Amino acid sequence: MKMRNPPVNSLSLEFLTELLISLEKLENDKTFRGIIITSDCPGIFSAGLDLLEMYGRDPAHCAEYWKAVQELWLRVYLSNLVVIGAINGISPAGGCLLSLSCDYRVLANNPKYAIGLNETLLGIIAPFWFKDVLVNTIGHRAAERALQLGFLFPPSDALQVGIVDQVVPEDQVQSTARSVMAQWLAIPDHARQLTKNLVRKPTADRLLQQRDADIQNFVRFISRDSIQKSLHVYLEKLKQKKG
Ligand SMILES: CCCCCCCCC/C=C/C(=O)SCCNC(=O)CCNC(=O)[C@H](O)C(C)(C)COP(=O)(O)OP(=O)(O)OC[C@H]1O[C@@H](n2cnc3c(N)ncnc32)[C@H](O)[C@@H]1OP(=O)(O)O
Repeated sequence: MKMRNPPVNSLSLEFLTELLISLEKLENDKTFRGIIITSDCPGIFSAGLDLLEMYGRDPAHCAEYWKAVQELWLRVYLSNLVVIGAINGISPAGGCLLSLSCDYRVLANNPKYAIGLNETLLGIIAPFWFKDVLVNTIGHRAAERALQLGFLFPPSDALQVGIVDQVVPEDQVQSTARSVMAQWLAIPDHARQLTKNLVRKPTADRLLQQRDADIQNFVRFISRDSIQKSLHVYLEKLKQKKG
């Protein structure tokens, strides 16, 4: 699955919906047992959630958007398919969450391809389920530092902390992902799927038990003047960097 939403593969509502539909189709087609998620945007795996879906929008829109974000996460995180991330670009925040939701992550060895939950740098916070997935992956102490400081790990650090499973030369990301897939597909599906569920369900359940409250929290938080201001400053920074 090659993500293509130029220029930066930001997860807009429309793009999230497209990803969801594609995933659903693949899940329902029993000839598919696994997917490799990668990017078609040079140098960028995904810039994360689309900031324009949360900046200057009314509460109803924010609620609809957040529901789609939850939906995609649940679908990828609990997928019966083997999901491998072939991470061929930078993946901050929501891009990192998508990577973390794969069963295995292969990152291209390019110092620009940093990965992490950098929400605090934007003046916002990673929701509890983003945090849970990071804690599950790199452990409590490393997550505590990474989340508060908004670390974006370059490949060598990413491998060391365990936020990715493998770092390989850029031209070997896809072939490595394919050989990892072969290894995972050698396991009987039912045993692997039940085991995946056993490991991941408690984390997913924490959100499933309070999806509506989580949406309301998000809408309340993102609608605050101070948060809208932070987003404005961040978006301006992105623009200035360009000019
Ligand atoms: C209680 C509950 C609590 C809940 C609390 C709330 C929880 C929210 C959780 C949030 C999760 C997130 O994912 S927040 C998103 C985090 N993402 C980021 O910080 C990435 C920001 N982007 C970048 O750093 C860079 O754009 C990067 C990806 C490296 C690419 O750099 P480049 O130089 O190639 O490209 P740029 O010129 O910067 O970007 C090209 C254009 O894309 C836009 N763009 C870039 N990233 C964008 C993005 N994420 N959303 C929208 N638009 C984006 C830029 O503004 C430009 O727009 P034009 O100028 O118009 O062309």
